[in-house]
Amino acid sequence: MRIGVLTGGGDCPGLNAVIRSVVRTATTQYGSSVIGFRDGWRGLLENRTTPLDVAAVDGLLTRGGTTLGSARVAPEKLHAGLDDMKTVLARHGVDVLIPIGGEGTLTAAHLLSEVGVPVVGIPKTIDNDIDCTDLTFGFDTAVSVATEMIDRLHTTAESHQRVLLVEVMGRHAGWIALHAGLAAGAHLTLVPEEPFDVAEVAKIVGDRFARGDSHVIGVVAEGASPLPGTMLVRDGGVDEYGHKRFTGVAQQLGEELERRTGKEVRTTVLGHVQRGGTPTSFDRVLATRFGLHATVAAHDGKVGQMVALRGTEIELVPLADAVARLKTVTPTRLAETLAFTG
Ligand SMILES: Nc1ncnc2c1ncn2[C@@H]1O[C@H](COP(=O)(O)OP(=O)(O)OP(=O)(O)O)[C@@H](O)[C@H]1O
Ligand SMILES: O=P(O)(O)OC[C@H]1O[C@](O)(CO)[C@@H](O)[C@@H]1O
Ligand SMILES: [Mg+2]
Repeated sequence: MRIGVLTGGGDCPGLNAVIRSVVRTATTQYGSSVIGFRDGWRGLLENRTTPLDVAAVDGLLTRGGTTLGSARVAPEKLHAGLDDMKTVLARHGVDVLIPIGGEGTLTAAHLLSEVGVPVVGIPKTIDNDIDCTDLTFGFDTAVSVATEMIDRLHTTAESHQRVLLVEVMGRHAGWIALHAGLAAGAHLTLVPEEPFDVAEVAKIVGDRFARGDSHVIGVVAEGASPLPGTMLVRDGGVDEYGHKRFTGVAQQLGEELERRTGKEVRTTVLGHVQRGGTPTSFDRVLATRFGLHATVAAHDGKVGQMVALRGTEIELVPLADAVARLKTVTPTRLAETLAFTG
């Protein structure tokens, strides 16, 4: 059998570990071959490939990013290029394609599957917002990085009796904010799923100082937004791929809090440090197991599926189900922060 692999969307710690796992499983367990398409769907559209054998994936278990490269392609181009992609796959004799990516990449994978391409998807994203899987790899690494950074902010905030707002990634889902906030003892956690009331946030800050606490740490997901009519956040429009351009909600909230509370506020935007570098051991294991099980599924003819973590087992779920909705933070999970808020 011949397997094609590509990585789409934003990079994520563990992508290389998946590539290694697919190649090693395919070659050593089945005697199959693997070909990589460069820069996500673009490589498949433009027929840019790289051979992948065991030597090529040596050392990839621990390396961050993706050696295949990743790129975003406007969805219209992808829709228009479905036949071209099928031609490229046929030219290389690819029997099953394994795309590794977030909800966009997996939506495109589902499209290909619908037009008859055998596909097994692998979910990746530091945001952990893919449905039907308990976790995605990359999330644990991002939370670990964010937690370490927030730990460090506690001491400097205490020294200056300041409010320190930390903006973490999380476009549609606040999983990183929720977990890093709990892990690092944040006093306030704001997520995209529940718009915040700026007056309430100012009260939490004021009350903490009023009762003699030395500082406030607030974790703000980049996709968090104020309740309509309570505070203005600059509109950045959308980029060429239809993604909303963020304008720094934490910085703007910080300015508003200074005005309302008279306290000094500093903002730290963690940004891409959450996505770079080596994966944690948890993510290396999850990525390796995803790659292994996707390759086994490909050889078993179980296509149109996505590998998923359910409890401690890796299972297969229909791609159609996985991309039907995003997995966002539930009110119940958010309510768990209440005992630690303020
Ligand atoms: N609705 C769609 N229809 C067809 N193709 C799509 C669709 N959405 C996304 N894609 C394709 O998948 C690519 C990757 O999607 P996207 O940029 O959203 O990354 P992702 O895989 O969701 O990862 P991330 O977590 O970084 O967003 C897009 O650039 C586009 O080519
Ligand atoms: O690297 P880019 O293209 O700016 O994308 C950033 C987005 O990708 C993610 O890191 C993963 O989906 C989001 O948290 C973030 O909004
Ligand atoms: Mg996406």
